[in-house]
Amino acid sequence: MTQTDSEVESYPPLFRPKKTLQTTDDIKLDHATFDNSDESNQPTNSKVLEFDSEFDPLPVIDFKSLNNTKLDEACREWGMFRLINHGIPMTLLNQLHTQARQVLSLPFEYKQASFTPPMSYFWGTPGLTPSGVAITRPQNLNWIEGFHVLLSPLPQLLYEDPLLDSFRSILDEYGRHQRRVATTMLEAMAINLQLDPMRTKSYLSPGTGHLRVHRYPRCFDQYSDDVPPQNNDDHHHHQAQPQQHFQARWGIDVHTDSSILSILHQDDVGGLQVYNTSDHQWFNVKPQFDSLIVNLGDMMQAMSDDNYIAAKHRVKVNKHKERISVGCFVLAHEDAVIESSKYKPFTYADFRAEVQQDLKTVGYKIGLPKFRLNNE
Ligand SMILES: O=C(O)CCC(=O)C(=O)O
Ligand SMILES: [Fe+2]
Repeated sequence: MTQTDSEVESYPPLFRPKKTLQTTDDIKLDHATFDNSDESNQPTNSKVLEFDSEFDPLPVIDFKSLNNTKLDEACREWGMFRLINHGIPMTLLNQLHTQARQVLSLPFEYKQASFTPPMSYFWGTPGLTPSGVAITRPQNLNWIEGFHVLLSPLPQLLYEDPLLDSFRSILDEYGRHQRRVATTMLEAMAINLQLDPMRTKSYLSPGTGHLRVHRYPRCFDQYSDDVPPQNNDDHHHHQAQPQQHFQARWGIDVHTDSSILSILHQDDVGGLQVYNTSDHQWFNVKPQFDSLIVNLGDMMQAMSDDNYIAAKHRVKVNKHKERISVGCFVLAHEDAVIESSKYKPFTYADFRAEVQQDLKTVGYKIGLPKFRLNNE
C-alpha cells in the first residue's frame, strides 16, 4: 500500500506517517511496519458486537410514515436510530461527499490558512468550542479533521474559488434538508414526551445550527507510545484497563453530543460505534449511504428528564481507508433555561462553558453529570 504525496500533504503533519516527516523524497511505505493492524488490534474496552446484514439491532425509523411509538422506544433504549426515506436526493448526497473529499484533499497549509468562519477548518479534536476553535492536547488528539460550518450565513457567502463556492452551495442545500428533517423529528419527540410546545420552541435555536464535515485520515499508528498513559475511564463507563504504555487512537473518543439532536450522514467505510446502555455493549453502526443516523444529545436527555438517552458513541481509526461523515447539530438556544426534574436549571451557554472548562482542566468533557441534582 502506498500513500500519494498529495494525500500526505493534505494531512495535518501529526497525522502523516512518521517516515514521511523525515524526508520529502518519494517514499514507499514499509508494509511490514504498517500492515499489522487487523481488526483484533483495535483497542476496545469491552466486546464490540458486529452488525451483520441479517441482524442490525439499531432501530429503523421511517421518516415518510413516522411511527411515534417506535420512535419513542428508540429514544428511550438507544438514543440513536437509523432514519430511512428522509427525502434527501441521492444526487445531493453524492455531490456532498464528492466535494467534501475534494476540498479536504487540498494541502493542509492551504486549508489552515484559507478557511475562516462561517466555514472554519479544524483538526485533532471533535471541536467542542462554539467557533470551532480547536483545543488540542496531545493526550486526547483525535484522528479527525474537517470543517465547522455555520448554516445561516451560507446563502450570503461567495467564494472566488469555484470549488469552494460550489461546496458552499451544496452545504447550504444539504443544511436546509437537515433543518426540515430535524424539525419533524423534534416535533414528534416533543409530542411523545408531552413537552409544552411553546417551551420546546424556545429551547430551539435555528440560527445556530451547524454542520461538521469530517474526514478521518488513515491512521498509521493505532497506538501512540509518545504520550504518557492516563486513566481516562471514570467518565466513560468503561471497564478498567490494565496499565499500558500506549494510548489507543480514536477517530473520536467516546462522547455524547452537547446538542439537542444530531443527524449524521456517513460514507461506506464504517467505524462509528454506539453504546447500548441496557446491554452494556458497543455496537458497530453499519454504514448505509441512503440512510441517516440520528442521535440524541445531552440537551434532549435533560429536557426528557433522562427518559431519553444521549447516546454514547465513538469512531474507530482505520489504517486502510479514509472516512467522510457529515454531522448536523441542532443546538439549544443560548439563553433558554432548560428545566427538568433531574438537573439544576441551566442554559446551553452554561453547559458549554462548563464543557470548555472540563476540557481545559481534566482534558475531557464531563457534561450532564455536573448539573445533576443530588449528585445521584
Ligand atoms: O463521524 C461520525 O460517525 C460521528 C461524528 C461525531 O460523533 C460527532 O461529530 O460528534
Ligand atoms: Fe458525536
